[in-house]
Amino acid sequence: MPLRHWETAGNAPIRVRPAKAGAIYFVALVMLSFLIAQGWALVQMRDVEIDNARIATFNMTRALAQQADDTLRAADVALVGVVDRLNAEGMAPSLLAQIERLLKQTAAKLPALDGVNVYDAQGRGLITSRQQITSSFDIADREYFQYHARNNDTQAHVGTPNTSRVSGALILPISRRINHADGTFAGVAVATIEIAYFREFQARFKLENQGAIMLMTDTGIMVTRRPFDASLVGADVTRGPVFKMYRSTGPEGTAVMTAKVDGIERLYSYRHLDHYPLVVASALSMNDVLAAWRKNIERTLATGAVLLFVLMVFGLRLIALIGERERAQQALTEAQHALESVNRELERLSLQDGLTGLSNRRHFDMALEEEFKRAMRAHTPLALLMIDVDFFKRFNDTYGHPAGDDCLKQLGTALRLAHSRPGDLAARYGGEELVVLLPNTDTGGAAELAERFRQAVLEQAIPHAGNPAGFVTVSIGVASCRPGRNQASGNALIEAADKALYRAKDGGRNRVCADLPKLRSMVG
Ligand SMILES: Nc1nc2c(ncn2[C@@H]2O[C@H](COP(=O)(O)OP(=O)(O)OP(=O)(O)O)[C@@H](O)[C@H]2O)c(=O)[nH]1
Repeated sequence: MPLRHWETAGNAPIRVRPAKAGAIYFVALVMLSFLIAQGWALVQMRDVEIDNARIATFNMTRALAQQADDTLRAADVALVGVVDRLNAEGMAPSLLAQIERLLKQTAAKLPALDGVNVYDAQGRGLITSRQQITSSFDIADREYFQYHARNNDTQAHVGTPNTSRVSGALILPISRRINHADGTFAGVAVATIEIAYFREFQARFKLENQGAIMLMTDTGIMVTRRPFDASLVGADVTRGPVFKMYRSTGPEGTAVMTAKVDGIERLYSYRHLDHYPLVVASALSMNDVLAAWRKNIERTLATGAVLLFVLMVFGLRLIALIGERERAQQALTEAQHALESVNRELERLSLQDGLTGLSNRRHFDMALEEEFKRAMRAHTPLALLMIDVDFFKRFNDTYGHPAGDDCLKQLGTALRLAHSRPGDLAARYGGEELVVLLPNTDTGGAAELAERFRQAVLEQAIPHAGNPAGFVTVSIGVASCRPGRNQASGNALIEAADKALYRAKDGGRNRVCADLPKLRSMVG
């Protein structure tokens, strides 16, 4: 039965509930295991979150590229119409006026357009989709003008972004060369797209806190960027991570990189436009991508820490309980030993004669009954010595009662020394009478022991003025029997030994007498 309470040495009760503490410990352990499994799953989830972000930026980039491509294409279509007619029909003022009217109508339908202008071979303005052309309308120094003046190709050219001299808006020019009939340089038709148009479209996407969108030329010139910074329009970004990746990887790709502009680590997805020399990139910051995942990890870690703490507390409690249990068990064992020792001592005292240290009458009676039965079962002899101190009354009278007690003590010691077999039992039968019960001993053996004791008493030479021998002497009656099944007690043995003792007294004392006739009569 499990112990629940113990008393300590200081009587403070110790409440021990190891089963309850163990149960809580077990539950916490199971929860912690579950959390570890969840934590492992969360670690795997990091890659899933990044993959999802990769798909999101890929789709965003695709939409941005499509919009940019469509915007440029719409402007370019307007240019192609103008350039084809001028190439074919020359640049007569009447034709120019006609085309200008058409341009104004076309431009009105294209919200992205800042304007469409035609310049002559010197860079002077000829026609415009705007209200009117001004005298300062000269773009000979513009990069796209110089490009077309040098290169006789029929492709559209996307120039570097700049500030419009007419509207003051930030613009991206797309232009085409106009040739004379002989193929010589006749001028340039240019459509300018408001960079704000790209910014408005970029603003529609959800980028979280630190996301970014970029539009740049495939030669590494920034067109626009979200978050917008006007100083970056037209900036060289060839050393930036997106351009480098574009150069090394190809027309589209995805990678985690750190931006040169703001030092933030982002997941980038970029794409080259299908028809124009521009590159679009969109990016989500890794902080945003992994924010939810990190929150989950933190929550799991916090719960794990709490559970670990609970485990630790209950683990320590369990250890303390086990210690308490062991201490209590030890105290209990010690108390049991002490009790057993006290019981043994009490039992010894209850069976011992206080004066001589021999067994007392009670012990003798118990031993006689037991040995009698044992002898009956084993068919072995049982002998008894009945010892009486000669003239002891006179001894007391002469030397006093305390001296008589000392004398009895001495005789007790001598008697203990005289019998050597462990089964023998020497006892004080009453007054100055002593007995020795001798299992498995016949009359002859018992008489030998009796004589040895009588001699031992003589050798002690205890002075006894009232004894004719001058010293203390003893008379001993010896009897033995072989108990039969029909004899139930040892009383007959006592009587026989007592009679033999009387004969020893009658015979002159200081002698041993054996009750041989009685012995024979008791054999069953
Ligand atoms: N000192 C002392 N004396 C005891 C004790 N028990 C019995 N006696 C005395 O022993 C004496 C026994 O005397 P008796 O029975 O007359 O026998 P006796 O004087 O020994 O003479 P015999 O037996 O005939 O030799 C009595 O005086 C008892 O008082 C005891 O425990 N201590």
